[in-house]
Amino acid sequence: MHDTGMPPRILSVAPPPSPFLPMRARGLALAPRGQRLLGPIDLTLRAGAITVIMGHNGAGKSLLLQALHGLLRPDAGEIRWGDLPPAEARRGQAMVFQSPILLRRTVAANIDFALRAVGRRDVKARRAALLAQAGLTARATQAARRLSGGEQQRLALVRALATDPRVLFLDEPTASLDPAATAAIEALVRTAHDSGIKIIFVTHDIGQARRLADEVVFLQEGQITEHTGVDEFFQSPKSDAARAYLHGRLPGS
Ligand SMILES: Nc1ncnc2c1ncn2[C@@H]1O[C@H](COP(=O)(O)OP(=O)(O)OP(=O)(O)O)[C@@H](O)[C@H]1O
Repeated sequence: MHDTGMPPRILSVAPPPSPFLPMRARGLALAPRGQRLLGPIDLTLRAGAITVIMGHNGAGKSLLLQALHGLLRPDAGEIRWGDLPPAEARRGQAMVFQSPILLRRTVAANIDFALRAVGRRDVKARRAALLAQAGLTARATQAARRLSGGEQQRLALVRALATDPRVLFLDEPTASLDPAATAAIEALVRTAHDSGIKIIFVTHDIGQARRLADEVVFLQEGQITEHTGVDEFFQSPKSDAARAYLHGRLPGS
């Protein structure tokens, strides 16, 4: 475990205060049936920085993301989002997965469902804004599952934003998308960040990490081996595992 309290790369604009941040995980561990998969992890994430979690296949990135989001209950340790009670913190978070999970309904209905879930009254106006943001206005009445992969992911992302999250998790959101579709997702993520949403994402796309992230959390065998600014990570990775990862080698090789 390393460097739990580091500041993010110097940002040109001070981040707005958020009741959700900093996020502090202490002694976090996942060990189903006694098999240690993650941790112990100490990690502090602050407002303002876009955080990318990287590491070899099987390093524990998805597990960490799901634990931070509250989808997996830790076997040890605790996670605190600011000073918020866990249930309140959870309500302010949303997650987008590699394979979009969409309702068997129209594009518009998928967004409406999320808006109603958080009690929005201005459903029509907000839906129109989100569809426009995703470039899906002309597809509003189509079946969501008939959209292309890139369109589905844009829909999944704006549907997550429909819940007005303060923290947005993304697990390899562009893993199966072409460069143009990837750029569209990255633009949406950047806009979300600029509106004050904390972004925490997992990717194997090194270019994407460089384009989007301010800081890198690098995992190896369920442990954080580096937590550092993105430039520092890519220019001079400290751990053997990170060097191997960046050179396309398996850990330990
Ligand atoms: N419920 C589970 N029970 C047992 N092992 C699990 C469980 N979930 C995940 N694992 C194991 O934990 C390890 C970490 O899984 P995780 O999905 O977090 O990896 P990852 O870093 O996201 O990998 P990838 O880059 O391949 O997506 C893997 O070895 C995986 O097989």
